Amino acid sequence: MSKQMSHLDDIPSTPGKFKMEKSPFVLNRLRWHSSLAKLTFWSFIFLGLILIFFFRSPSSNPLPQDPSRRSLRTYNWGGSAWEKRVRSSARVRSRNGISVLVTGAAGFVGTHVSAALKRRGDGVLGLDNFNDYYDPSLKRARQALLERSGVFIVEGDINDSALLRKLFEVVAFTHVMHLAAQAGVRYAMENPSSYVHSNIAGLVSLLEVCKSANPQPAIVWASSSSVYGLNTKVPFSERDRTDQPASLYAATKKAGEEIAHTYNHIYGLSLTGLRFFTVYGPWGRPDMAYFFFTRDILKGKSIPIFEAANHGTVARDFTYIDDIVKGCLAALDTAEKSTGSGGKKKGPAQLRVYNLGNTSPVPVSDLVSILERLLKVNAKRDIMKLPRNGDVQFTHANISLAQRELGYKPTTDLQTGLKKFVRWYLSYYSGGEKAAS
Ligand SMILES: O=C(O)[C@H]1O[C@H](OP(=O)(O)OP(=O)(O)OC[C@H]2O[C@@H](n3ccc(=O)[nH]c3=O)[C@H](O)[C@@H]2O)[C@H](O)[C@@H](O)[C@@H]1O
Repeated sequence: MSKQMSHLDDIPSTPGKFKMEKSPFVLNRLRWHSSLAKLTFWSFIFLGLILIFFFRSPSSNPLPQDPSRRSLRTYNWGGSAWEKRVRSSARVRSRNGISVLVTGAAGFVGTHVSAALKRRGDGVLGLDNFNDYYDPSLKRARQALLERSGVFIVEGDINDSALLRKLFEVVAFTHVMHLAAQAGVRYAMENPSSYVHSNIAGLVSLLEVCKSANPQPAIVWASSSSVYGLNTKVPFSERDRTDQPASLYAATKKAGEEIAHTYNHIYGLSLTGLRFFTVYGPWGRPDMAYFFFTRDILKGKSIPIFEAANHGTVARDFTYIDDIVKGCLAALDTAEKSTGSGGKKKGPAQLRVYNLGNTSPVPVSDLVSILERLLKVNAKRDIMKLPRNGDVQFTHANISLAQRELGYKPTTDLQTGLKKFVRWYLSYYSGGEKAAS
């Protein structure tokens, strides 16, 4: 027993006991160990604090907090099979056909324009980042639709210059139909940086690659009726002032028009901006009022209908998708060649802006009445004051310039267009479950 105890005594149980019994050398070594432990402990605490600070800082870790970055995820592109698909999709199959890169091809307008170009034998290659601004399954369904008609959509972001350069290396596009953008007026207050990312940085990234391409393509791109902002002179003409945007969305589209001017001026890029007026129709955008009104009326949910001060009417020049597609194709067909191929501007290039509207504004409350009749369901109307979030009270396009120069002539009224939309909506969401998303 005592032997055991002495043996146990050799093994320090507490530092106090150890101090009493061991030599000064051992004592010092132990002190040193103890301070090392303290030092290690405090270093860890310090490092931990630095890491916490680092990860909480918005500028150093934008990924989790900044939804505009969701499109910066990496995409797989490249390889010979991929290049073959790119080439085959962009191959022109009709005499005098054009070869078009359509950005935002899985979007609402992008899908319709791509399909129409393909139908007439043009070469079409799509590009889309499939972000989740709205239900990506709708974008995938549009992609499947285009795939069936032979249009390949490359998955990637317009901010990816290496990808854009690669596409121009593989195909000598004659035209670019640039429809990729962060759309929506009200969402700009929630996620301002996604507008800057797509509508400004993305546009510049695309124009930089186009300017260096040889031959340079002609570019047609989507501006917006929202650039008229607080302008009160109606109908809106291209000559009217556009320096009072009411939303950041509008400001980025207006900035796009000025950027287009610069690239036209310096590099001889042929550029045409189309100011779309509230485009609607089958395969539309679920964030737009006519779309989610339909969904919520069917669900029996109340819908917020905006009105201006003193019960003033809020109205839009709703424009049917097929009319917009005709305008886009006419803009492509009348676009002149860029003049800066080979890196040197050889003369002035075409710079155009057109309104593509319907020329007959309809109050939002009438839109709801039409939907009620088509859906055979009464809406629960929740009339509320137009919020101060970027919406303007009305839009109304003067389209005489587009009529004269593009032969643009809209033919679908809201009643007819919504009928087609509702038919599509009911068949697309016939399972019911998709409508909830
Ligand atoms: O013309 C354009 O340039 C723009 O058209 C639409 O913008 P907006 O006209 O605001 O379209 P919706 O969001 O569908 O709104 C249509 C109308 O419904 C009204 N509204 C919207 C939402 C709501 O909850 N209640 C409501 O009454 C709006 O004030 C507006 O008058 C698109 O969303 C933009 O991307 C596009 O650029």
